Amino acid sequence: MAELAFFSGTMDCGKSTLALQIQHNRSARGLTGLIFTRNDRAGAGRLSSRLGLVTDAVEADESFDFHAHLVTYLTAGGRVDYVITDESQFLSAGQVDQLARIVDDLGIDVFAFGITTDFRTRLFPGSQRLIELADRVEVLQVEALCWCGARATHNARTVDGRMVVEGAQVVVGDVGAGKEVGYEVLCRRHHRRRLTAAAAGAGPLSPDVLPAEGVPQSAAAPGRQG
Ligand SMILES: Nc1ncnc2c1ncn2[C@@H]1O[C@H](COP(=O)(O)OP(=O)(O)O)[C@@H](O)[C@H]1O
Ligand SMILES: Cc1cn([C@H]2C[C@H](O)[C@@H](COP(=O)(O)O)O2)c(=O)[nH]c1=O
Repeated sequence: MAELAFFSGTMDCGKSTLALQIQHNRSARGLTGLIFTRNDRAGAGRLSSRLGLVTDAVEADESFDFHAHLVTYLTAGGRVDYVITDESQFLSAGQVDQLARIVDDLGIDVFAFGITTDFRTRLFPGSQRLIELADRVEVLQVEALCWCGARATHNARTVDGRMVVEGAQVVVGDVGAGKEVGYEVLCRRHHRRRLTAAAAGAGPLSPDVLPAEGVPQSAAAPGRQG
């Protein structure tokens, strides 16, 4: 039976990479998929991963109707075995309803990828509706890490290097970007305290010098407790 699956997590946890892997494995077996995205960092009509892979995709803007697009495509004789949507957090609730109709009425698998919450820890509209409707919600296995070493569960936005909790919900950007607006993944504790790596003065997780003899470990690796 066809299903609506939502692969969710923080930024930089490998969602787009997994989307491209699913696409690769299925197309290698002769299956045909349609790929959609919105506001990918690589530009309109692109689905890109930080591992360097990129593929063409249909840019699904606010007015895009997924179900109507599929019906038109199939009616014209096209074949579709599965659908992939990346950056699904940006979709409207109505567009996610259209994805559910593709599964239920057309019998086509839909694999949706997106971040769960925004920089204020609030659900994005598309993610909220996907959690409400998906047959399966999967958290990715490769965990992104906070600077303290804990699993990163939240996305922080920085403006000129400082973490902010106010602003527009949608600002396309990247982690580790030395730009005006950037993002950093944090554990909840450090998100609540607005403690980014820079604010905490954190160095690498694994110190590359051995602690001096007689210096306790806690003193040799400061800044890990936050
Ligand atoms: N140079 C690298 N070598 C190995 N893995 C990398 C490298 N750069 C990024 N990655 C992996 O890619 C992941 C980000 O993948 P991506 O699909 O772009 O994430 P998402 O779509 O969730 O934002 C990182 O968490 C890391 O596991
Ligand atoms: C937290 C947060 C993120 N965004 C943007 C930033 C990126 O362009 C995408 C996420 O892409 P990724 O492939 O998952 O890294 O979302 C945003 O607009 N608002 C936010 O609050």
